[in-house]
Amino acid sequence: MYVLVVNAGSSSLKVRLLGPSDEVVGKLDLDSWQGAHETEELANFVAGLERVDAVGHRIVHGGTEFTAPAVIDERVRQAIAGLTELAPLHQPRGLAGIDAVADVLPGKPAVACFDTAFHASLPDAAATYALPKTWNERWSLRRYGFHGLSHDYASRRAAELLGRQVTDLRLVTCHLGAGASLAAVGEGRSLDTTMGFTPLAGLVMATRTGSVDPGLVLWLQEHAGLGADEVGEVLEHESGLAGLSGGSGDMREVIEAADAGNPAATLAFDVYIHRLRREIAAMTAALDGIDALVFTGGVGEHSPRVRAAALAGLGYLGAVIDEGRNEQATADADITAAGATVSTLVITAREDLEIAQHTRKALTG
Ligand SMILES: Nc1ncnc2c1ncn2[C@@H]1O[C@H](COP(=O)(O)OP(=O)(O)O)[C@@H](O)[C@H]1O
Ligand SMILES: CC(=O)OP(=O)(O)O
Ligand SMILES: [Mg+2]
Repeated sequence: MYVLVVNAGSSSLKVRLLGPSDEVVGKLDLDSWQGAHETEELANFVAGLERVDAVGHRIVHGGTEFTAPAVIDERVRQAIAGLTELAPLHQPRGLAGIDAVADVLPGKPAVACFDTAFHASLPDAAATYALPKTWNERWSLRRYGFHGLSHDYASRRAAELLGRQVTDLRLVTCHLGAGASLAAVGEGRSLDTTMGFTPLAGLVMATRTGSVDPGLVLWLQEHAGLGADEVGEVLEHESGLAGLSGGSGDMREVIEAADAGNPAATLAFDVYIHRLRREIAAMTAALDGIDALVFTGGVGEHSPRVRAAALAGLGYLGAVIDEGRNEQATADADITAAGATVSTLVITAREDLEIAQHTRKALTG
């Protein structure tokens, strides 16, 4: 089965055509996805493909309904659209992808694979906000978690590289892309994660704040005279690395500016690392320890600086990396130092593989 995979992220659109043995036979990468022009590029790319048997879409929010991949029909499409206000940055792009491909390949079976599904296993204690019970129930307020396709793949791939069963491992997977989150994976299931009700929570990201004091958000509206729209816009698009450095949210540029002596960029890097290190340690508490730490996503795969800085304060956990292996790593790679009791791995994010496999399974039973 030839599966066309559409992954619409916050900073990029990644399209892959995977053949019957999961080999990549077609590829389109767009660095940004603003609207009609990119949708047209996607449509042109799809129209040029010789053979597509099925389509798999990454959909960021599955709400309480979608805890497994779903074959897309009109009802499923409507339900996905209904979750837009929970992921306003992502959900419209997922829908645009569904519609653009359906226009070119009408009637082609398509499957939605959800970022939230892997985290449906979160224990109640980890998933629940300490809000009034009635609110939690009325609006389905809970920690949903995201990047599940990546965390799920990375944890199974880590087990494979270590020659172990994933069910025997305590893993912290770090998905560090433009959006970033961690997962605590125990017995192959997600037991905790840094993102929450929306993909705004947790780590410092390219343009997102990650977690801030909710009192600060209220204060900005009650005392600084800012509207909810404006606050939302800034927390999503003008914060994180970009907001702190005063420049781009691209980690490469932040590091370059920091190395050139720019104090704002240096602080941005330091805040990013402080939060990352703290949250890695927090994930180990949900696992009662750690056997392996996994870096994936654009930053996780390609930035030895970020990995070394994050690990610098985590030696007490038993995680120590080999400097040379870290510098030279091309994923998938083991960068563990000799004698360390915790393994550290660098793994290429393969949401495309995960989606293709889910798509085949959903369509063939
Ligand atoms: N060599 C590198 N060093 C540091 N950061 C990198 C490097 N290459 C890519 N990145 C970062 O990876 C991010 C994109 O990650 P990716 O996982 O592809 O994004 P997305 O979240 O859109 O899927 C960019 O913000 C960029 O800063
Ligand atoms: C959920 C999320 O943040 O996705 P991305 O990293 O693609 O923006
Ligand atoms: Mg991504």
